[in-house]
Amino acid sequence: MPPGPFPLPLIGNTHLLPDEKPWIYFEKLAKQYNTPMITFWTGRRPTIWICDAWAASELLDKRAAIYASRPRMVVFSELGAGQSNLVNMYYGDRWRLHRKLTHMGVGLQQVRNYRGFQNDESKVVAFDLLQEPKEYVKHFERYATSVVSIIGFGRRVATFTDPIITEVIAVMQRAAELNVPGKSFPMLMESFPFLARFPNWMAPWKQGLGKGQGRGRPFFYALAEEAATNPNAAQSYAKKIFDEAPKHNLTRMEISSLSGNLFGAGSDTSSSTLVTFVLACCAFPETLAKAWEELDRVVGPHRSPTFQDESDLPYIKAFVKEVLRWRSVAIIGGQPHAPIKDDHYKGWLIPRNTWVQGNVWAIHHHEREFPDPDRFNPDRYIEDSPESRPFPGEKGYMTFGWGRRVCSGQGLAEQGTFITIARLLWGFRIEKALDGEGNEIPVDIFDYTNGLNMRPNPFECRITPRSPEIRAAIEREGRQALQDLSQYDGESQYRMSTFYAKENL
Ligand code: HEM
Repeated sequence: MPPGPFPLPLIGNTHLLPDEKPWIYFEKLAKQYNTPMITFWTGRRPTIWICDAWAASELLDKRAAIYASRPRMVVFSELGAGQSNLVNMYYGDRWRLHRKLTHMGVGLQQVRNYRGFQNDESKVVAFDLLQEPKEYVKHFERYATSVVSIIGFGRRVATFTDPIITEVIAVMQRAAELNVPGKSFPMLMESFPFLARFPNWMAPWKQGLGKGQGRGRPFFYALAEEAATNPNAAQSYAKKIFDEAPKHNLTRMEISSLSGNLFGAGSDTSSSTLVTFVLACCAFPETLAKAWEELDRVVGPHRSPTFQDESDLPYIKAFVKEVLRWRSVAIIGGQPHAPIKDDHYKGWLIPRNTWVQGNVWAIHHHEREFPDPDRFNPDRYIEDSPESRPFPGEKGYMTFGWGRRVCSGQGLAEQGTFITIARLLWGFRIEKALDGEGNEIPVDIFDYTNGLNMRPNPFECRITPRSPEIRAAIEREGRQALQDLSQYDGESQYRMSTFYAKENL
């Protein structure tokens, strides 16, 4: 197997894990061993951490048919939704079915149809930022949640105080902590899986995991059923799933996972990417002049950018790619892949069912592909620029994973990230906040959360419209968008918190 620290009996290398951000530690190990990938033992279980784009592409993309499964995951999967959720599923017919059903909702063909309301929701973000710029994180969360809620349940999320946002995002951020290797509980159960078998009442280390088969699940079933049976609700993915359910004997847990995944996979990720965008603008203001020059030339001040402008905005496209690379939200590439049979690479054995994790942090920070990697520099993605370097694949980043397990929502996320970043760059000056004496308050480009989906820790900034004409255009478009979106107005009777109390879960 690839090199790595010598494993001790029973505990393997678990004791070496840092308290936070192990992806940075694994990157260091790969450099130390001068290898594209390392083996690190969590208890008696090895994980191969791929820290190099070319190795990741060779194994996870080119040999996709082999690396198409997920390994056994005790904490994230077995104490959560288990094999009823696509994200955790072993490769096979059920996974294929779930992937197909997910594509009925967010496949590439489908997501083009969502551009209208996605664009409108992004206009509402710009409008909201005029009124409450300090609440930018909440506006992004509302936007991302509303887009997936319209797709899933035919109902928009109109305010950021809607509990669906606060509750669901909190649950998802907690879930995202559950696959970051760690030497404290609950992650220590991954090193010692027998500890997960104790009943919850005598196992405080389980921290409630495993109760109710995955927090959030019955709740999403209730939401989906409500949307599917409401004759007044717009067409929605939940309706489609309920139509399909009898044909495939879908269980309640499966229905819940299919519809809940839109929120689970699509709200925290998309909004965190936009928070990273704001951080990049504050920390690297020198990149903004080129963006404004292009937007002023192609779009002008009287309307905001549209999807049709995309091909005329190469710098903005490069800017978006750099946001996706610089601080990729799914920093360890989501859940691990597992080979369905033994494989060999550069003379190393990669045994069947091994955890294989793409270390996106290391891949996107490799000096060979991205010189001075912590500098936010869209020029890396400008064709023929001296700053650009070869990288496997067309996109130039591995933010959405690989091969057959590549993110199902990639098309939706990419188009939404493009239109929102383009609009906010066009509309606003996004700058560091000022202190009482008028001095800029520095931002820390390394101050990120520790989850498998990471985002910057809270920071202040200033967001102001670039000109009175632009302000007027944002107001006009925002009001129109709200009117057009009113067809999706609606209420849900469910709240996650009260739902659990009532159902005694
Ligand atoms: C910026 C936004 C997003 C990022 C960075 C992201 C990233 C990822 C990554 C890295 C994976 C794991 C891929 C792998 O195992 O190789 C993944 C899986 C997945 N994503 Fe996303 N995602 C985003 C948004 C979305 C959205 C909007 C949806 C759906 C509405 C979605 C649905 C899924 C699903 C269902 C999977 C599991 C696929 C499988 O295991 O077969 N994601 N995502």
